[in-house]
Amino acid sequence: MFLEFDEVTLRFSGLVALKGVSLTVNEGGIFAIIGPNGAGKSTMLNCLSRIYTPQQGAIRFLGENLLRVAPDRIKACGIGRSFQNMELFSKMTVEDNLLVGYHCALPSNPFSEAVGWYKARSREREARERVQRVLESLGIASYSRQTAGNLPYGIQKKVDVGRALMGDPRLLLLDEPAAGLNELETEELGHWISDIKRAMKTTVVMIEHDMNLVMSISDRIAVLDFGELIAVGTPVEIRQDERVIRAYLGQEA
Ligand SMILES: Nc1ncnc2c1ncn2[C@@H]1O[C@H](COP(=O)(O)OP(=O)(O)OP(=O)(O)O)[C@@H](O)[C@H]1O
Repeated sequence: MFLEFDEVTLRFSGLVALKGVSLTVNEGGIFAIIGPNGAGKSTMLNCLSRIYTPQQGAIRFLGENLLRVAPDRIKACGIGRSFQNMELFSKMTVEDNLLVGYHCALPSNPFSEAVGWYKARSREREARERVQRVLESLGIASYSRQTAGNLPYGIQKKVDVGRALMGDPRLLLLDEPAAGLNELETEELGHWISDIKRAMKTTVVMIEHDMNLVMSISDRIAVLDFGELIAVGTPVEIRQDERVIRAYLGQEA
């Protein structure tokens, strides 16, 4: 099994943010998590990236219980994450922002650190080549030497995703990637998320409020309502699900 939530419950004092959520995600697709405000979507993503620890249940990624993995080992496990409020190093170049992502993903090993100059140089070259590949795959290679903080918002979002891709993740978590983008930028975003899936063979789990985007690119969708998983299915199944229409999509109809 690629990724599995098994009866995950998380409480914040009296509030149950996730109520025994169980679901599976297959490798190779785009899996969206949707639901009204406060439904528990970010909490799910934060459990996956080990920012929060549920009180009950297990989250298995490639057979390993992630809840036993230290938060700083998540990247090394093959999970990359973008953030809704991007935390780019605004005064650094795009290239250097991605290099930071790469070095964070490398397993630290005191022996290899000590091998010295030659290894360090070849690692550096390897890292810069990877930066170029990732930037090209996102269509932003021409911004490589520019200062991140000066770039348009849509490009900064791509830089943030590029950073998450530097560790060559098998699972990429996207937190509201379309937030703050206009209609055209959102459409373009849909194309490149699909490209990432194809070209980099990365499975994508994303939280998103933009229903057009969710319905057009997702292979499967999970719907949360008040911390409860109320439906999982293909976009066609989700559109027709009575509980979903009542809880969420109905609000927009
Ligand atoms: N750190 C926290 N401490 C206390 N309560 C929290 C915390 N984080 C989230 N919550 C609460 O847990 C519930 C689920 O929140 P969560 O952010 O996961 O929802 P969401 O579906 O991502 O909402 P949105 O779409 O508005 O981002 C909400 O009632 C929220 O107020």
